[in-house]
Amino acid sequence: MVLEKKLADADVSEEDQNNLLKFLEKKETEYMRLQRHKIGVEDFELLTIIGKGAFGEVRICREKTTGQVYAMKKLKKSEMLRRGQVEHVKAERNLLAEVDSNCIVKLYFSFQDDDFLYLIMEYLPGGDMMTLLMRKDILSDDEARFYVAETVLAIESIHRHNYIHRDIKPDNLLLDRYGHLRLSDFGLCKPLDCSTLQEQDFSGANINEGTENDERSAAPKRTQQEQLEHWQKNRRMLAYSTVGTPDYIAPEVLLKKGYGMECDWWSLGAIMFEMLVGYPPFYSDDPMTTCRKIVNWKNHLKFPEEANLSSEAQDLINKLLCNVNQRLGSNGADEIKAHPWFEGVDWDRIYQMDAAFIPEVNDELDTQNFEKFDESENPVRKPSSKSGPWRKMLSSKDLNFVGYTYKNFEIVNDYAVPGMSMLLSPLYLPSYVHRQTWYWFHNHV
Ligand SMILES: Nc1ncnc2c1ncn2[C@@H]1O[C@H](COP(=O)(O)OP(=O)(O)OP(=O)(O)O)[C@@H](O)[C@H]1O
Repeated sequence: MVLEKKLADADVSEEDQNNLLKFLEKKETEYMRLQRHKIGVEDFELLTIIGKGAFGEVRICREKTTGQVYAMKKLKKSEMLRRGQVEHVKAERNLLAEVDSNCIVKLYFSFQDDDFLYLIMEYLPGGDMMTLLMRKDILSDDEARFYVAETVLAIESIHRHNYIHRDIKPDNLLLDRYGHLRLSDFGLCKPLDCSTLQEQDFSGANINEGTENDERSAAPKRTQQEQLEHWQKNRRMLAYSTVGTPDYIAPEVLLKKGYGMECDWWSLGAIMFEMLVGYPPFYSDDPMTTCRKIVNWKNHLKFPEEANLSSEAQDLINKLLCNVNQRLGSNGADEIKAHPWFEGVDWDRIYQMDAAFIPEVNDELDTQNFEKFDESENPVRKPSSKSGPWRKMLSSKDLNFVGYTYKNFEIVNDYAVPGMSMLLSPLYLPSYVHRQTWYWFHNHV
């Protein structure tokens, strides 16, 4: 009615008036269809696997009715329950649904069936930072600055919504088709259980001698290159293991002392170190030793001379990998942005600028920036039908997962039919509407 009234008062031909009304009707139909339809896994054609984690897998998929390509993350409910991750998976779904930011992967739907939870997200074809780092070994100062700066903005945006990630690592930094970074994987953190280890186990030199000494005496000190080779050999195995890699987790999180947003700035420091040195600062072949090194970071944070880090880079890392009360970022992200290592970064425009690397992406289904996964290797097993301790909890009506289902109606604008948010772009101009009318429509409705 509003449109009809405005059109009647405006200088728009009758033909264009009809066309605009037809277009709006189409969009409304799409919206209603979405509202009525109960979305399920059968609405998607399942394509290549692009990631595997402790709880399931990520693959690209195509929505059958619209042909639109997405990334589908599939999580096994029994595994979530067994590991007490139900609250975390809900937090992930809430954060993705709530935070609408350039720096956060966009969620379109979440739903469930008896055995699995599903997240349907935008597909980011540029790959993840773990894969980029494995392919490049180390980054230059300028390249690292770009990714660290975008990570600062991503962390800042989740902190603004009062979320703490706790498990920021290169695997969770994804790249879009232009090479810009987005943060993903919220809440599914799997820190090693260090609760049995007491702080004094790590802080005193005596107790530390244990594992560390073993490591030192068993193997001669490695060069940067040797350490990098060991790291790369173990990296993927750690990423897909059920415990995950503890390399980027802050000491206060490992010690379960209570933690705040500062823990995400520690992870940023560890990632920045890895970008410039080739492996993370507390790397050890054994994850438990990594944990010990992290909580006793004062004795273990060292910059290999061969890495030739600038004094500004070292200073920033030192100010991120330190005690919580001295950590940069404790008083907000601006503290970090003001550090001299970031000199010259245009914080307001960085997402509009060219990325450090532009990924090669040939078509919408291109997965060349991801590792190859074998379909048959570790398939996500279906829980045995009617037995097992979790069985009685596994139902799509399961109270544990109530409220998980979600639809993002922005999809009508983003994909299904060209909509309001796209009106600015003449690219989306339907052929039957004149350009001038289109702009009028945009300005008035
Ligand atoms: N939206 C996406 N677009 C492209 N790739 C993605 C997307 N989401 C995830 N991936 C790929 O899948 C991998 C695993 O994803 P994610 O870390 O979210 O899964 P997970 O099962 O929660 O893993 P984790 O073991 O880290 O908890 C990522 O490292 C990335 O390579």
